[in-house]
Amino acid sequence: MPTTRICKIFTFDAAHQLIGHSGKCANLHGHTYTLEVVVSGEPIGEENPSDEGFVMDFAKLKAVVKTEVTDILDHAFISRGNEPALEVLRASGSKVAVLGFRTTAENLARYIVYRLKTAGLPVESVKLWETQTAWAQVYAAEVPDDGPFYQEVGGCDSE
Ligand SMILES: Nc1nc2c(c(=O)[nH]1)N=C([C@H](O)[C@H](O)COP(=O)(O)OP(=O)(O)OP(=O)(O)O)CN2
Ligand SMILES: [Zn+2]
Repeated sequence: MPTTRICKIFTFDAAHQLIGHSGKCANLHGHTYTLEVVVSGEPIGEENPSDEGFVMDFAKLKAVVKTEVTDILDHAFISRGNEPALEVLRASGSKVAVLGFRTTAENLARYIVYRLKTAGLPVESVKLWETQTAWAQVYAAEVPDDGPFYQEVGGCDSE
């Protein structure tokens, strides 16, 4: 049976701020992110009549993404940890996800694929749409087992 890829698409809303960015993304703003999760494998055979012909039940895929990604990021302020608004939001009981890295589409895609891979999902890649015209894609095989590298210092965040 040939390797087959399946994909399920999710959306979540989050706010962020790219401290130090030279453009408009230095402002606190939000996105409705679209997340495409691609899982690959061989379709299951007759030994499992419930899942026969599935690479993976879409419902199971959805449950993992909910636990590992959307429950954490949806309607949260996704934070590197250095934003002035962080403490005010925390103090007011607003949902925050302090991620420790600059919340670019690239870094978020790496974070998401690593979490899904670590949770045991046979994820091949994720594509994260930050806007309707901009996305970042990361392949799980290219993320080290000990975790992805994020740009912790330098670039536009240098202060
Ligand atoms: N390589 C990256 N560039 C930018 C990122 C990023 O994560 N990676 N992020 C931003 C901003 O957060 C924001 O996404 C603005 O992006 P942009 O595509 O410029 O948004 P627009 O609303 O202007 O999109 P249009 O579809 O062109 O109107 C900036 N850059
Ligand atoms: Zn943004």
